[in-house]
Amino acid sequence: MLNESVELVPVPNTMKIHQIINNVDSANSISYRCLCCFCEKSRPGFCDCLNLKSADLQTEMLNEKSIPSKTSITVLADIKNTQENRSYFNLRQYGPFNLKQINLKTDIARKSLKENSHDRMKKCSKKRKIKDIHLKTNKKLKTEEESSTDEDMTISVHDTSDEEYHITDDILSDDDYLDHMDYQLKEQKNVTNLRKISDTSKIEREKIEQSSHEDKKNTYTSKETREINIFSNENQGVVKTNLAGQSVIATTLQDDENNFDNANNDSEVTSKINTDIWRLSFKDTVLLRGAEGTITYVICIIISRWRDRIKMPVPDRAGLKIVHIDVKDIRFPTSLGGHGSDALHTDPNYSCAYVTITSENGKQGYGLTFTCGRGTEVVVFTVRALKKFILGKNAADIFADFAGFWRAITNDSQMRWIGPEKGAVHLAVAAILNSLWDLWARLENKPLWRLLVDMEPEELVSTIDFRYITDVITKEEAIKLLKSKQASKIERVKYLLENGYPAYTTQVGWLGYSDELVKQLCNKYLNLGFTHFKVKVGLNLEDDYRRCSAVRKHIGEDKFLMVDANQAWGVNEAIEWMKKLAPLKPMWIEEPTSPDDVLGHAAISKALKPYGIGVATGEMCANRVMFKQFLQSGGMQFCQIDSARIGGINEILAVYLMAEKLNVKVCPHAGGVGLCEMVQHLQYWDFASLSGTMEGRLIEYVDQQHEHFYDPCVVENARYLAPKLPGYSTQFLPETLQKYAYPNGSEWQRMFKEGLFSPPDEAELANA
Ligand SMILES: C[C@H](O)[C@@H](O)[C@@H](O)[C@H](O)C(=O)O
Repeated sequence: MLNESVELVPVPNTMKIHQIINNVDSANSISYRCLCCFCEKSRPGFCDCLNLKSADLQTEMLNEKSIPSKTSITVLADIKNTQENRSYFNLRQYGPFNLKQINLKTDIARKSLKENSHDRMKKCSKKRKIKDIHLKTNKKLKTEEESSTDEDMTISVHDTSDEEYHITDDILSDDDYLDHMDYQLKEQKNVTNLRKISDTSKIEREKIEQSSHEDKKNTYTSKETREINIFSNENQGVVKTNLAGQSVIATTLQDDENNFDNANNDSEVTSKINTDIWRLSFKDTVLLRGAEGTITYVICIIISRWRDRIKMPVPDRAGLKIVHIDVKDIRFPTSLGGHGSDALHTDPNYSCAYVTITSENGKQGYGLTFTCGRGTEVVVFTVRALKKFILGKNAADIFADFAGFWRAITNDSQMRWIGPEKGAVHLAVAAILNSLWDLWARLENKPLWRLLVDMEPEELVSTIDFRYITDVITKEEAIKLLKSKQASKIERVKYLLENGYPAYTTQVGWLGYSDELVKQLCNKYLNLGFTHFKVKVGLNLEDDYRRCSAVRKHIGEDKFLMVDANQAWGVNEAIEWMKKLAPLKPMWIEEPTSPDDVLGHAAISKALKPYGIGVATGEMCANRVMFKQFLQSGGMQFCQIDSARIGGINEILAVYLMAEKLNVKVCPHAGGVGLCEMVQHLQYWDFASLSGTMEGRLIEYVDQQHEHFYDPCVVENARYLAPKLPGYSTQFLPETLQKYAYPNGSEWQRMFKEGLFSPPDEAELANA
């Protein structure tokens, strides 16, 4: 009697073994190199396809004695799955042996997958080149009589990048799963006809409802139940496995294989098929003892079902429960020197709400949101109010469903009244989200931009909540945009590492600076290699003209001048004012009017277009919906996302994607505390993964507060150099916290004492 081992591994398209080129026996394994084709012909057996590729297979045996001879290996033709572009690879082995491990190694180019894939398949995040699939069971598989009933199995999949993925529960714990699980496998001879038809689920579930209490308890503890029907030459069976992975039971079908209605009840079936009940650690694996006289191992691994519900490459959950959130009010006395001053923010003290999250195993993530001094305490309070959404959650779970988490923290039924998605509450969300992304990148040991770049388009997009923006961009379109740049991504990463990313300076023209200082700074930044210079305007036209003329004179005609009014004007006033400054050839006017006036910006853009002046805005744009309107209406020609105002990277990615689709350049806002540190990561990602170009794009640079960070941005020769340390570059040095925590930091205490600042008020003292 033959003992058979069949490994069934879905591959993206039909793969047929044409020929075993060679096989190599070692002490306890046999490797095969086979020639396979991937043609579309669905009939089983060989074809005349000339496009053969090689695949490596390896079978490991537990004990030497049982190694079958070379001739006893037969590789069966494969059968194409007609329902979805998925097919199966069958390896049958004859001869008694104890199965320890089966490895399937294939290095199949998944070209055909790309070309032919079914829509659903397209949604799958991991169209991986599968290299290894390991199935391990501690159990020495024995004869039928000796078999035991509870064994754990583990399955891991390696792709060609040598990443390892474990097939785990979470990819299955989704309603979509059943809908997408249809597959069918037929094999000509003895063993199998393996089928899963989701339509039968309902019927089967009803049967389950009717079956005995004990059966229900043992077998169908979770509400989602999957059935895998197995037909052997002598018996037909149904294997049911619940999603909690507790048990699998085999039953037979006596009738026509398609007639699931006629499935017998469990007890009849079990006696007929002699099946065991297995405990499975992974639900998409069924190990079934088959018909009498044979031992049939059916292992079904649903790799192509990495699915809609993305199997995010998230870190292991162990120890990642978030057990602590700390938030601090950090302020720097920048107003003393007029640094950062503009038409409306005349005396900013560059500040931030600084969040530190700590997980059970002591890992930390740091995030912040930029503020201008007073009011930081409000954001700090708001972070505290949002703690409940994150404390006690496992960070890995958050990353695995980041969009879901984002929706939860931004849309609490009560909290949303003080937003929604705007103001202090959204600033607080940004600080928390930034700390989570920082933690994730640290756990992956990558700078954040690399974490983003390395994500598959589906994974990246899965972090975004597309509510309210699908009229401009859908998830599918976003994936398509990213995919169109996938192939050349690595070259651009290399370019970034070698060349950095261009920067412009705002340092030369703060409104509070004297003409002399402006002149000195122009020289300084020219010597540092800068070609783009931004000057603050908006208080007095005459002054603006004088200062901008001076800057134009210092930098020369071949360099670029930008002006920034920080919302100083009404719409018509903005147009008139800018017409007066037009002879100085500013490249853009930034924030000419209220940050909420979408149509006003569109009118200004239209009026200034003939003068070659674009409109830039975004640093105070509240959320992706406002950005959507600015982008749609022609209200911004330069999109200035801010890394700490809208809801973290999740929402920022949505803005980048919309801007890309609507062909608007993103030049991020920076300068405020930690903003340069963060936006460099975003713009790096954009160049590598999305826009693929630097044309007309620049990152703002202001040389302030960098010395307080553990991983400060580095700008050399007017280019941001690639951040290299793990994380989002948002961690402060301990000394900074000790000095600038407001109001009790040593520097603040000193300044209060010296009368440089008035002491904190009641609200600010609440943070003390
Ligand atoms: C108050 C701040 O310094 C702002 O003036 C600043 O962020 C500015 O808008 C900029 O674009 O850098």
